[in-house]
Amino acid sequence: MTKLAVIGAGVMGETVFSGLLRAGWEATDIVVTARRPERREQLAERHGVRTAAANAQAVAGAETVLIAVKPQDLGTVLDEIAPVLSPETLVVSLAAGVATEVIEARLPAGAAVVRVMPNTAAQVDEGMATLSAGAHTSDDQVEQVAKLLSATGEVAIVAEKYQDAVTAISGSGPAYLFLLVESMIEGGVHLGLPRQTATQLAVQTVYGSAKLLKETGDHPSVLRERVTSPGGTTAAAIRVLEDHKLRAAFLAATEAARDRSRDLADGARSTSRSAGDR
Ligand SMILES: NC(=O)C1=CN([C@@H]2O[C@H](COP(=O)(O)OP(=O)(O)OC[C@H]3O[C@@H](n4cnc5c(N)ncnc54)[C@H](OP(=O)(O)O)[C@@H]3O)[C@@H](O)[C@H]2O)C=CC1
Ligand SMILES: O=C(O)[C@@H]1CCC=N1
Repeated sequence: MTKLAVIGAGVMGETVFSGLLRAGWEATDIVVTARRPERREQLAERHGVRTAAANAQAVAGAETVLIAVKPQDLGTVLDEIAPVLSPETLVVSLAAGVATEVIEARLPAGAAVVRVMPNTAAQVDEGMATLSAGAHTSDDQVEQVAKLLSATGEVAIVAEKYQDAVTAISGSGPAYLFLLVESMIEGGVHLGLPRQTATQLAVQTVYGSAKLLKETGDHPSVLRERVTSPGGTTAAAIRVLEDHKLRAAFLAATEAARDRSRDLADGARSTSRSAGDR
């Protein structure tokens, strides 16, 4: 029997199931769908998993279905799998913005749905994933998904009303940090450092600082104060960052991500069939 069917093996789908394989899952327990034959071949070769072109075929008889297509493609996928979904199958959606009630409305009545917001740090087993239960999901099923995702990093159960804000912080968050690292590297190059040296300095500084935050549990403002010698270099740099309204930029950016997450739900509501059609 298929323990897990992964629908849509792009960045996030592959990230999650490859984490499960590293954690000891058997490749034969997983079936992955991909539309393009070359992608199916690549996934089978890389991970040894079974692959399928047809979503309905992969879902039939699966214990858990993990849907990792873009929010805009979710409605089509739900319509494809709804007719073959067994009442025992647990549906896990990674789609940003799409509420469990929207997903439930396109599935057979009583379907158990869990909404998850993971992030790409799961590629190195240091992910942050939050999950929220739908209306027909038991505590045991929530625990089952939490256990599954804990193979890829930290897991938190959150009220669904927080998922759009979560998306703005931990879902999109890796990209903000990569942008920051890119900017630090460019800063170093601007000051005349060789690019390779600037990259090593920026990457290790971010890695070490993240470890310091996590291992000490100290508030970031405390750690920042320890770096900021009176009248020194850090104070000079932070003055410039404050002049350029770094904090305000982050507040505005996370609001924009939260709002975009809310908008993405529309794609899953408005494709071929609406809840009222059934
Ligand atoms: N990337 C990230 O950091 C995060 C993403 N997410 C969520 O994960 C989901 C996937 O995002 P991401 O991995 O970045 O996107 P990708 O575009 O990398 O992956 C989406 C995959 O879905 C496939 N697909 C689309 N339609 C179908 C279909 N009908 N049947 C089967 N497969 C299909 C695409 O195939 P094809 O290549 O043929 O188009 C593609 O491989 C989104 O809903 C996103 O909100 C959540 C948290 C973080
Ligand atoms: O950018 C996106 O829409 C997805 C969701 C969170 C991270 N990536």
